[in-house]
Amino acid sequence: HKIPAYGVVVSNEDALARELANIDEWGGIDLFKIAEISNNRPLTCVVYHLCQKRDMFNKFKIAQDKFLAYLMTLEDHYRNVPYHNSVHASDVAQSVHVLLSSAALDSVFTDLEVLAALLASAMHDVDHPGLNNQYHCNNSTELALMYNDESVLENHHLAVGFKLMQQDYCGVFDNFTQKQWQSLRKMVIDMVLATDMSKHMQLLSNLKTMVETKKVARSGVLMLDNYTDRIQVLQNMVHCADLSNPAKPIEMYKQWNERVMAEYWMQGDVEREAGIEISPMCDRHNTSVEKSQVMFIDFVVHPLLETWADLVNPYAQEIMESLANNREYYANLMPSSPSQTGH
Ligand SMILES: COc1ccc(-c2ccn(C[C@@H](O)CN3CCOCC3)n2)cc1OC1CCCC1
Ligand SMILES: [Zn+2]
Repeated sequence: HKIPAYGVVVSNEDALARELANIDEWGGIDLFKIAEISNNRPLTCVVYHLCQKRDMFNKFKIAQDKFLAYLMTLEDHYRNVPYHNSVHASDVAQSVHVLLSSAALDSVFTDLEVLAALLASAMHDVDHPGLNNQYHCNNSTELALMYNDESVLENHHLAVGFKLMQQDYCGVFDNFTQKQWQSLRKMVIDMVLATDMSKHMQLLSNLKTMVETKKVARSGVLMLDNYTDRIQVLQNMVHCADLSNPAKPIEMYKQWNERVMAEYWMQGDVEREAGIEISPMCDRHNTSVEKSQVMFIDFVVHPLLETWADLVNPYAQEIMESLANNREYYANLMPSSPSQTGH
């Protein structure tokens, strides 16, 4: 049976082709529109398209129908929560694709490392329940008990993502050598575990050290000659993509913000109902949305993306400009910000 051009059967293939046209650009595609056109299969169609563009099926002799079956099953296991759903995963995958294409990283990573980064992005939040690690640990939920309070959600996403791959009708990497499979699996595990925010400061500090000591070839590309350095760059790349909403075009950033607040406030509602302490920014009756975003940018996103920009300098200036503009947008909306006319 013939595989559809973009992996998923859509009513309007031309519209999907148009939406995917700028997939190589930062903020170049609208994942919300792609979700609509693809009958809510943005992850399947974006990751399938990226793997086609990067010729992954030929490079690794991957059966396209099996890969599609895996992507569809993976996407089916994302929950219908406001933020941590498959639209976010498709956004992280496309963002990683753009970061990987930075001129400073030209031909730096092997095809297996690139495939691992795309797979890690695709599975990094699968089956996310819309309740964060803090909630699971505070309440000793089934997941927290399973993973002993250590990177609870991140471990769960990996376990689900790989279990689905083992199911016999997927067998997507049957043509991999044992060595290739073990290397791919280790890199995906290392990247997804690094998306845990409790690892953020360590990851950022490693990236800063790498920037200070970076070796650049005459061609201007980074020289990474051991697994520790290579996986550190890949981990930071996925982590940057995961936190990249504030550096995207403002109309998309605003939608991501609405979604993440809806998810945080649903968690706060659960905590309030249960009579337990409401987690930070999860109280819908007591959160300044704009101020929270300005602080998120100033204390988390800007320090990380600025260091990434130093690493691949000068190839991330557009990302930094977008972030600066968006920071001003929310700073000007903050209550009692100087720009507001006094009443
Ligand atoms: C557009 O706004 C946001 C966009 C993203 C985020 C955000 C925070 C942490 N992360 C990363 C985790 O989701 C890492 N996950 C966990 C589960 O396991 C996998 C890896 N993402 C927060 C955002 O806003 C918050 C609400 C006001 C300020 C902060
Ligand atoms: Zn994520």
